[in-house]
Amino acid sequence: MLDLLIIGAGPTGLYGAFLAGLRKLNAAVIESSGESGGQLTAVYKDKHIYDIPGFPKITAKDYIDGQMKQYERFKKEVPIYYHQEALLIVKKDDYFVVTTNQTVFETKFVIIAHGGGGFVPQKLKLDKTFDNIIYFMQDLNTYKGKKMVVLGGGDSALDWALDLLDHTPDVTLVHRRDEFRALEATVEAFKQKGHILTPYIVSDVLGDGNTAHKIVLKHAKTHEEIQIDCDYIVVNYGFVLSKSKLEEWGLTGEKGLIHVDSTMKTSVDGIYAAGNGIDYPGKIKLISTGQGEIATAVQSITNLLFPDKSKNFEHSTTLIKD
Ligand SMILES: Cc1cc2nc3c(=O)[nH]c(=O)nc-3n(C[C@H](O)[C@H](O)[C@H](O)COP(=O)(O)OP(=O)(O)OC[C@H]3O[C@@H](n4cnc5c(N)ncnc54)[C@H](O)[C@@H]3O)c2cc1C
Repeated sequence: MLDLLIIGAGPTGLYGAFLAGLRKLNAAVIESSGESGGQLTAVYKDKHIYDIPGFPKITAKDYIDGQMKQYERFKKEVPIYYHQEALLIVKKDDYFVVTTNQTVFETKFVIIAHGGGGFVPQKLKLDKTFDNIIYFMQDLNTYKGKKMVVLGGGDSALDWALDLLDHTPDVTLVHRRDEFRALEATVEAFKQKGHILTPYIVSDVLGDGNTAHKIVLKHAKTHEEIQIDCDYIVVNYGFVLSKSKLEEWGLTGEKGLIHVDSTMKTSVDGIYAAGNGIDYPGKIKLISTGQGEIATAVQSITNLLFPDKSKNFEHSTTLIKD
């Protein structure tokens, strides 16, 4: 029987794993994908983050690598099991049975750090599928010298289009309106070297087999059609939240977000939550706030498991000797 099972290995869950190790809890983490890092790994690996305390500027990948290095000290005591999606959480007498797509865990406490339950990119509506229509860019070197078409008008679309210009001169940004939601400065920076087409709507994609070669665009006002050659089409129409498991897990919340109290306890005794998937008055969705929340959750659980120990709270400077 585990003391604690953490659901999700994003920046919140990973920090929770480290703290559970530090507090000597018999804990484990389950992660539905094959990698840790949550949104930082899945959505913006190569982007710089500027608001993590102690790091004036760091890429999302380097930050998660750092978190993994910090966690590794406790990897035997607090293993991370990948490709394990939490499906059901059922309360037995004084413990929980968490059923995943692969197995079953028994645990005294649960922390949900699932980032809101998974988000999926808004898809480009087409009758056919092509392998070179992509929704995430992992390694920008893949696009060196390629003809890139980026779809979208928000900050991420413009950021990606700008980042691509460091790897290829042939970047076309297509947006259905003349106005952009992205910052004006970013749009201006892109215009210096990139090509913008507005107001255009995608009317078709032409290709052989699974590879798209041309994108057909229709002018939103004149309806005139043009075709552009492409090696990759990068779609950035934003994300939609996949169905939250909030109700299935019997938790109180709203719009898929779990309500917690000041100890990060949910409406069910023994289940705590932290990170992007929770809500309370004043909640902001940042890496740093999620990590603060899981520190509170791990400590709240430690206090319940070991009431005597909690009277003498010890810092890492005391607990780690090497
Ligand atoms: C483009 C972009 C830029 C951003 N820039 C910044 C920034 O500059 N500064 C900042 O502070 N924040 C930034 N953020 C926000 C930041 O990424 C989030 O606040 C952070 O990722 C939240 O971490 P989390 O661990 O709570 O959730 P997530 O990162 O979403 O991680 C949740 C993890 O749980 C897993 N999971 C989900 N459901 C299950 C399940 N049922 N079973 C098992 N595992 C599950 C997921 O696969 C995922 O790995 C940005 C976000 C985006 C999209």
